Amino acid sequence: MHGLGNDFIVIDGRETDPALDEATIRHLCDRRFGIGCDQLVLLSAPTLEGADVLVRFFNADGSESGACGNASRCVASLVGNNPVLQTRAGLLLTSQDGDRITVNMGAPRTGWQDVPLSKDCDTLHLPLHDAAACSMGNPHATVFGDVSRAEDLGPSLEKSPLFPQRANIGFADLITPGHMRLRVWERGAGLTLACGSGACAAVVNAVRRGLADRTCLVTMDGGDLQITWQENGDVLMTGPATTVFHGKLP
Ligand SMILES: N[C@@H](CCC[C@H](N)C(=O)O)C(=O)O
Repeated sequence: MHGLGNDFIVIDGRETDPALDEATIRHLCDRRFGIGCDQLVLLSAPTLEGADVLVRFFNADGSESGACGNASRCVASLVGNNPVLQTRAGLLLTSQDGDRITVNMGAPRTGWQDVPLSKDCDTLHLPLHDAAACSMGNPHATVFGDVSRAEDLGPSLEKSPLFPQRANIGFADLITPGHMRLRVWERGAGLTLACGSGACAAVVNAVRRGLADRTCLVTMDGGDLQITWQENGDVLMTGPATTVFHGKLP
């Protein structure tokens, strides 16, 4: 499946519960020696009351992430009936209107320990390209002013000692307060065509900086997401989800 070209292998293990080790995940995600994707998503039977499916997200390098916005929309589309997703970032509510799927990604966390950063810093102005940082269940930093720097700065910023768990690095340009251009260098996957949690983080960081409206259209290389940071603190992300093919793994 994919969400705006951010592509996934979604394994429905709700009945089979396959044991996937890190090497197997890396192999399946490999674009030349495996199937190929940015993230592998594993579905299992939920363990919390109120949840319909347990969802785990793994990057192409085998590392696990607490959140993935584009994959959450894909899982909602695959499971159907507006499922409640159990993730490491909490229970996520979903809804569907035609081919548009909305995921309530929960509230961002903006303390330096929440991101997390390795030392006490103002998360609105990091001593690293003046980026702003927050957690959307996974660590994000947004650099404002030049989307063309993603390939060149992304790899070193992802692994900066300021981010003890590494970080996803967004590069954002505000076209108007209601419209942002964004490219994201993702932790564990590199430059992707779109990043849902990155779009949420970039809007949150832009609103905190006084640069954007609370509802903002985010245009990424793979297409657009509508992001709304509600007054109650939750962030809603709306966009498409596409199934490319179904298959069976031996
Ligand atoms: N593509 C995702 C984010 C995937 C996880 C990320 N690379 C991380 O390690 O936190 C999205 O759409 O949010």
